[in-house]
Amino acid sequence: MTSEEVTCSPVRMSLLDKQALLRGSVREFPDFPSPGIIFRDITPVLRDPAAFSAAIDLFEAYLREKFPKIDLIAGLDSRGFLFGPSLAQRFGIGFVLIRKKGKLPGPTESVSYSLEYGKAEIEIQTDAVDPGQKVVIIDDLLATGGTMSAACQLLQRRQADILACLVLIELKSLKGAEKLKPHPVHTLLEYD
Ligand SMILES: O=P(O)(O)OC[C@H]1O[C@H](OP(=O)(O)OP(=O)(O)O)[C@H](O)[C@@H]1O
Ligand SMILES: Nc1ncnc2[nH]cnc12
Repeated sequence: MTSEEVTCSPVRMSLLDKQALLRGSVREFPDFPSPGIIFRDITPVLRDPAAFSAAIDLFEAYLREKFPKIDLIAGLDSRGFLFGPSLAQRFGIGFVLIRKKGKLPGPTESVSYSLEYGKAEIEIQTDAVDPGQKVVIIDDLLATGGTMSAACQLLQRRQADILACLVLIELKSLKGAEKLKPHPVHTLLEYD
């Protein structure tokens, strides 16, 4: 097997084939949820087990190559929850939730932020992450970077060591990755 291949998927496909499969599974909806926004819909990825496995395989391949040790995967509400637990299982590690405000019980810490189409506030339970833990953050999509940047702030307040920010989709023209520096962003599919 070459380094271009990974073993986890039932079918042996190159990483490029997996990326192509994934790209073919993302739909676009112009003017949703408001005029001028092209909504990138990942629901077909979830409907197709091969596409879903391809996404998890691609994230896993990146993390295995870059990081010898990861303690936790943190997922962003709500679509980060769809991919994070499967990825965490591949590494035998835990998954923690970063949720929209008002959804988590017990002591929490929160940060507000701006979205491509609105404003929001996210929070984490204060005991979700221990100081020094090596955390990877995951979401479906990076647009302005407001959500991911707020998640980084939350995790930094809990003194986590943020290894990387993972997204299926990056909307390059919105320059979200610049907002996240110096944290590395790993993206499976880029769009303008
Ligand atoms: O980079 P940003 O400009 O912050 O935008 C990206 C965020 O926006 C979307 O979530 P949304 O807030 O729409 O919530 P949802 O996942 O609950 O639909 C998306 O899933 C990301 O979390
Ligand atoms: N264009 C977009 N498509 C899907 N989810 C998004 N979240 C923020 N912008 C988005």
